[in-house]
This record gives sequence, structure tokens and C-alpha cells, in this order.
Amino acid sequence: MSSTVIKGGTIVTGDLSYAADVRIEGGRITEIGPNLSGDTVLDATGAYVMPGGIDPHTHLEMPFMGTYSADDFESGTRAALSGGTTMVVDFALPSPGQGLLDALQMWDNKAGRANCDYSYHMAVTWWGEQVFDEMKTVIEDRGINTFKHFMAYKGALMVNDDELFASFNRLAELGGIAMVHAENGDVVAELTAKLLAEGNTGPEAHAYSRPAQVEGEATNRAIMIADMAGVPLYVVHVSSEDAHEAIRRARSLGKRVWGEPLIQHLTLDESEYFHPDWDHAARRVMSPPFRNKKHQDSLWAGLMSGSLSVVATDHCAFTTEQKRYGIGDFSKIPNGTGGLEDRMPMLWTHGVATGRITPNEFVAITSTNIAKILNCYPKKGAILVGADADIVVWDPTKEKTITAGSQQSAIDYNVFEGHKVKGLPRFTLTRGHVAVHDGEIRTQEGHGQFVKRPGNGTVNRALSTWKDLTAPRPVERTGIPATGV
Ligand SMILES: NC(=O)NCCC(=O)O
Ligand SMILES: [Zn+2]
Ligand SMILES: [Zn+2]
Repeated sequence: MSSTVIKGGTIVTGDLSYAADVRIEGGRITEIGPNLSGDTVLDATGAYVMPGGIDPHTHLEMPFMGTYSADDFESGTRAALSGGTTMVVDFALPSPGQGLLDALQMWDNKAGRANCDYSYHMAVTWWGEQVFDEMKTVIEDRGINTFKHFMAYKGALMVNDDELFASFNRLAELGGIAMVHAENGDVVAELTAKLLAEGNTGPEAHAYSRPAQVEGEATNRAIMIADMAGVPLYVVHVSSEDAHEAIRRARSLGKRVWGEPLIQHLTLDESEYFHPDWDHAARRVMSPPFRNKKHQDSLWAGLMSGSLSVVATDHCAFTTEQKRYGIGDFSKIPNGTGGLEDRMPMLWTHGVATGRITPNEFVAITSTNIAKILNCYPKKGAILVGADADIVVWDPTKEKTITAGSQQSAIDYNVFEGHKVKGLPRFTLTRGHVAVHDGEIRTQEGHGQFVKRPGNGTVNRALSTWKDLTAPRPVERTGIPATGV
């Protein structure tokens, strides 16, 4: 079996940095130590050898708002690898009335083109006996332990509180994790109608229709419902102090809640929506919208202090032509932005290079934490013997200016256009295959494999033990008074 050795670098994991070489055989790490030799040598001198990034939030070729997101599993995973991300987790989305297994079949048909490994979260977009029954198969046979619920997109993907509670209870029983898109969809729908009626039709009104309070309220509601159901909760795209505050408080009270900010919310702000160019503003329409500096500072502080756990992208890219469906009515602009290729360099530049986070924290929040939460650690998210050789050799001196002209994503713009980044992959390896070689893209369509993630991880087991212990019980009484006759 031929071997590859990454030589002369500093290994950086979620908790440790040390000098060592890494040998790879058969797609896995087989040895870590000094002076290793192999058939192929990758020079990591002056670079960090880190677990490849895991982006736990993508929407590739997703049917949404009357169209499909433009990056599919091929271009999306090519973009991911180019930026040092070696695994993506996409959302399999049943349409109303469609079974979960049927939706997974559709996702399987698309994902065969992936250049890197991938997994799915299952979305619960409606509630009924079929969903209840199929959840068991999804977890136990398909190895998908995370289920997303949309509290927004009223009339489309949104589920109500009774459905949330039913689904969360079922997940608690099956050892799954609940995820939420936390925005109060009823209030958003009312505000949208009011804004349109008042002549607020431009992309800036998208932000007006989704103030931070709608996110804070829904986050808190989801936390309380999850607590009553006894299920761990993962809140996607946390964009505001209001939502972060609810998560911070819940965690400090011992509730099992994780929060995921996006690189876009950390580095771009609401002024983008006030740009005089309609296209510029519409290209940045996503939910929740970009916020102000106060909210950004809160998200950074959450990552630094540990109250927020993971940085994702919610990569859901639409072309300018698709965004123009919403000319004259902001509510028809397809919601979503790209970021897969830029998450790691942007976070390094604005996080590590500014001193907000350490290189080890960078690895934790881009890879290791989510591998643990999703129950695929240490196959993913680790530099350890036996782990998959999903590795990025990170050159902290390499620089570029982000521009749509040189990106892998299929869309015609980039929301980070013109941003200078310092810190880029020298090599990206996906299960041992060198997919990025000093700036040259050598991806292999179809190389990606599905990553199974069993249910009943350690947090589920701990939480159900605790919930059993503290469950309401009848009080044993002696001397019960006789009822009067
Ligand atoms: N976030 C967004 O605007 N689009 C993708 C779908 C979602 O995650 O809500
Ligand atoms: Zn969402
Ligand atoms: Zn999303």
C-alpha cells in the first residue's frame, strides 16, 4: 500500500500543538512521530497540520423559494476543499407530506458527486405518524442523529410548537439531537406583510422584517421545549446577542444546548443591506439577516468563552439572476449566501490573526467540537492514529484577496468580495487524497463517502439518565383520608 507523509509541520489539534510528521495509508492516519518516511512527501515546513474543517450547515442543490440553490454537491464540496473544509453536513428536506426516507433517497441521488465526505441532518417539515415511525429508521439504520426544525418560513417549512414538542419527545426517546432555525415565523410573516403594505419592498426590508427579538424569542422557546422533552438542542445560525443570551443562560443552568454562529454574521454587518446597488444588497439576503457590531461582538465573545461552540456557513448560494426574483418584493428574494470556501481563511484572519481565538480554539470550533456533537469523532475532527486522513496543511503566511472570479462556487459573486485573508491551505487531504496541492485543485468527483453518525451519543445518555432521575413521580403516602360518602 502506498503511503504519504506530511513532513516538518506543527500538528495543531483542539487542545495541543506539537512538532511531528504524519503518515497516511489507505486513507487513514497510521503513524504520528518524528522522522517518518513515505512514498509521497508533502512539505509542511512553517505550516500547521490540522484536522480538515467540518461545515455542519450547508444547503447544496436545495429546492427553496421556487428555485434550487446553485452549488450542488460537486461544486460545493470543491469549494469546501479549496478552503480547507473536508466534510460537509447537508440538510435533507422533505417537502410537505413527503416521507423522510423518500427525501433521503433524493439526497443520496445528488450527493454521489461529492468530492469530500458528507453526512446529512434530517429536516422535520411536517408532523404525522409516518414521520414519527420513520425517525427510528433514519437514526438506527441510516445513521443520521440530528433533526432540524424550522420555526420560520410560515406556510412552507415552518412547524408549530405542538409539532416541535412531539418531535423533540420522539428524539429524546430515540437518542437523537434536535436542531432549530430559531425565528418566530408568525411575527416575521406579520412584519413582512406590514412592510410591503407600507411600500418597503427593497432588500433592506428583509432585515427590518427579522429583528433580533424574533430570534431571541424563538431560541428561548426552543430551549424550554427541548428541556421539557429532555432532548439536547443545537441552535443553527445564531446571529444575535438576544439568541446568544438565551443559549448562554441555558448552558449556565446545565441545559444541553449548543449554538452555531456563521462566518458571515461574524464578519459582515447590516450596512450591506443599505448599499445603493439593489443586487449588492439582495445577494446578502439571508435569514437571520446580518446584524450590527453589538451582535457581532457578542458572537465573538461566545466563541472565546465557550458559550457558542461551532462556526458554520449555512452555504446556500443563489445567483444574481435568482436573487432578482425578488425585485419589487423583498420576500421573494431567495434566502441564502455562500461561504464554504471562505469560512476557514476568514475565521483565521479575523479570529486567530487578531488574537480573539487561539489556533487550538480555531481547530475546535471549525472541526473537533462539531465532530463530537454529531458523534463522528475521532473518525473526523482529529489528528490521531486510526482517524480518517482529512487534513489541512495550513500556511499562516499565505495571502489572497477573495474574489468571485477565482472561486470554485458556481455563483457569479462572493459576499466577501475584496476581503484580504492571510492563512490558507497549502494542501487539503480528503481521506488521504490530496485534493488541493499548493493552490492547484485536484478534486475527484464521487470520492466523497457518506458518514454514518449513530444515535445515543454520550450527551444523550447523560441527559436521559438525569431526566429519568428527576422525572415527576407519584408521592407514596400513608394515611390517605377516606373520601366522604
Ligand atoms: N439561511 C438562509 O437564509 N437560507 C438557507 C435556509 C436556512 O437555513 O434557513
Ligand atoms: Zn435556517
Ligand atoms: Zn440553513
